Amino acid sequence: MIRLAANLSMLFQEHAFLDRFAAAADAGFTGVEYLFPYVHSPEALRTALNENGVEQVLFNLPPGDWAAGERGLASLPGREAEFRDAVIEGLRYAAQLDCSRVHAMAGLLPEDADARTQAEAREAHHATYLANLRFAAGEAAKAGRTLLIEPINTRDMPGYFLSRQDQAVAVLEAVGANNLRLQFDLYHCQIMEGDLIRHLERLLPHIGHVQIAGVPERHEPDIGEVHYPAVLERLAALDYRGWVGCEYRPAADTRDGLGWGRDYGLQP
Ligand SMILES: O=C(O)[C@@H](O)C(=O)CO
Ligand SMILES: [Mg+2]
Repeated sequence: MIRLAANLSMLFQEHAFLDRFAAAADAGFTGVEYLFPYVHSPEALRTALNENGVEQVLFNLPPGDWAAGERGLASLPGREAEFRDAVIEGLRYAAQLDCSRVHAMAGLLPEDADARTQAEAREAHHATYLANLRFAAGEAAKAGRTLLIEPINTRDMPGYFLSRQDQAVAVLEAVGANNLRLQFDLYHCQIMEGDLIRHLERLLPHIGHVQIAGVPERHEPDIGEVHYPAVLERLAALDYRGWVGCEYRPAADTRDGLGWGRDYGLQP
């Protein structure tokens, strides 16, 4: 069975953030996710979840200075103390929101380096990433949470350290923590690698969360080059039990664009 979560950072932007929970529930979503909760108190978010009967399924750890262009801390050499604080803060919210999954964004490689310096930077980021993820997975395990890593396409996020599925699997295997899993975003995978159904089949044992969007515009799943009915049918046949996050930018009004989700319980 496909369980859809509304990504409230992208969907229902017709409403103020705390009103998006009601809009999502009204449209038939039973779960919600978003990028970052931190400008709101956990109490206000908890109330929005309770009042609307929806489950918090995912959010991201603090990513560093997002407004200044930072995209996560997990692989950044020299920022380990900040990363540890981010883990503690993220897990504090996860406890209050009863959220099973948190995503640790990897961060960006340095710009403008020559090939040799770039290779050295990559090595340093990799070592930092493994050490930080070991720490974070340990803390998440104590709190009963799953930690996720997500390959992101480098067209949307140039320089992002984690961009391919095989790189993510190598990291998961190197860290070797049961509660460290893959956030498999089919939009990013289609842009970088394609072959979505074979990727799903191969990666299933590692997957802790799935996200979808149309490609290439990141609009509704029924707009663009990916035939999502076939992909979601395969995902259900594989007996995937997790959530599918709807992480797309609606082409127009969110509710008007939900027709693609009728077969999965949504009400346009
Ligand atoms: O795919 C994405 O963009 C998100 O899932 C995310 O966490 C980082 O922006
Ligand atoms: Mg995503």
